[in-house]
Amino acid sequence: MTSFSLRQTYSQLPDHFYASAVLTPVAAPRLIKLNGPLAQSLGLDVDWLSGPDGLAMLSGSCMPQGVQPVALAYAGHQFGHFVPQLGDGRALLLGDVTDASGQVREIQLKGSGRTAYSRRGDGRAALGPVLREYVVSEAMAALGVPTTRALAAVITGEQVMRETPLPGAVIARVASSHIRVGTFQFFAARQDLTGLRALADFAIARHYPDVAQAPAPYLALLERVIAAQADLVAQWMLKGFIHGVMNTDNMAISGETIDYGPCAFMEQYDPTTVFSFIDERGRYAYGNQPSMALWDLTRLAEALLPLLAEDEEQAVPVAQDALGAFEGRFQATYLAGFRAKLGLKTEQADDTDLFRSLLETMQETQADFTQTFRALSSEGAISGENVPELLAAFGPWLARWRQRLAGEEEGTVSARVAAMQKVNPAFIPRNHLVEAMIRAAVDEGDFSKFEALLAVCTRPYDDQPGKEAYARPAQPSERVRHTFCGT
Ligand SMILES: Nc1ncnc2c1ncn2[C@@H]1O[C@H](COP(=O)(O)OP(=O)(O)OP(=O)(O)O)[C@@H](O)[C@H]1O
Ligand SMILES: [Mg+2]
Repeated sequence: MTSFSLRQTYSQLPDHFYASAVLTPVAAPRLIKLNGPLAQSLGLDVDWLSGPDGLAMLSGSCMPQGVQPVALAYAGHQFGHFVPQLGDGRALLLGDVTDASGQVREIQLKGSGRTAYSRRGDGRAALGPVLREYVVSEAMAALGVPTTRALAAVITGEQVMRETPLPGAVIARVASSHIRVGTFQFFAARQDLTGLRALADFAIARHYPDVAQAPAPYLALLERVIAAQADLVAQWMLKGFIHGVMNTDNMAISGETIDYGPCAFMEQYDPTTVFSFIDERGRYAYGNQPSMALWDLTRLAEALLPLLAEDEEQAVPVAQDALGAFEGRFQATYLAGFRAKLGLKTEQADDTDLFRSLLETMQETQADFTQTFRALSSEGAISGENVPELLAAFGPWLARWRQRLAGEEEGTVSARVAAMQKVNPAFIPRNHLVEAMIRAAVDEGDFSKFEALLAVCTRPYDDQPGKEAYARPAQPSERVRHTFCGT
């Protein structure tokens, strides 16, 4: 038998940072999917992982020697309200490895049973949300957006009770760490300065090692997280992604997207779009994401205050200064990304107006966000000959855009098409397809839709002849929010 072991770097932190796991074996675990290429890039033994011992580990039932899982303590603001004690109530950090590129990557199970932080929860996850997290996080990775990755999905053979009984499942995911804004809030709320400093040192060493040498490393840490999150949210906005639950316990210090709960991609362009019934008031709507990210980062800055200066009076303006950089950083990344989406290589004073005018036209005509940009990335749209029908309503705007393109240095239409198609996906995991995939798996035990959707969405920038149905927006009757979700 091949042996399997992982480091457990996080447990070198003091005891109160985590709780050791008590395992709860499941009845009849079955592997739904193992991400072979990801496993290989982590140096993991694919054969062992897909065998009985691997399955026992991936379902949280039994750990091989050398794997000592822990649940992490954290706190967090949920929908604006502070909860001082959250933590991994249904997640277990198995350990970490160094991947082929030299980056430390942690492996965590979600849905593997109760922990010291479960509160009233059952520690479990339903199959639907596990499949959603698998497909959407892998699609995000393929789109080039920083994210946790999906390593494996396992069905437990047990039911979990939600609104109705649902099949239970566990996802194994990979992240460069699972430290959240809420992890810092946990120690700040307890005025545990030693813990706070140890966590900050750990986060610096793991994610931003170069700032250890900065004159003010903790300020530099805050600045780097602010920049990473500004860039991340700009990427979400450029791809039409709605996270759905941007609480401080769902914002990773690494700048990776984490917690694919009520997430979805926007179809018709409308900044007020939300998908989740838990967010009726639209706090985390598409268009609110930049300001909600800044809100969460402000909570991080508050938590870090004791590390920024001798006393709070001195620390507050320092933190405010750092937070002040968010807007400029977000705008710079967003506008650069928007230029790339429109095939523009140069900057011009009225670019922002050009972009706003496109978005307004999209909103007025209820255009599909992804399809519009993909259509703009075609020969016909760029040259003005054989313009895709989808762009019929964009006449005056198209003329303005083409004039702007003409003013740029020479470049062939085909080079522009190629460059634009590398940033404007043809395929994103549309919510109606995700919902249909979940229904097939849950109602009929049919995972073929899961496999098919995953295959298409992990090649988002390629034209895939025969897969046109996956690029089609929902019909009005198919426009569902998260109807079939559990958690
Ligand atoms: N079924 C459950 N049993 C126990 N705790 C739960 C359960 N569902 C959620 N929680 C806990 O409630 C808090 C908020 O949950 P949230 O939905 O943001 O996170 P999550 O989806 O469980 O996981 P993550 O953020 O790690 O992706 C977390 O502390 C989480 O561990
Ligand atoms: Mg969460």
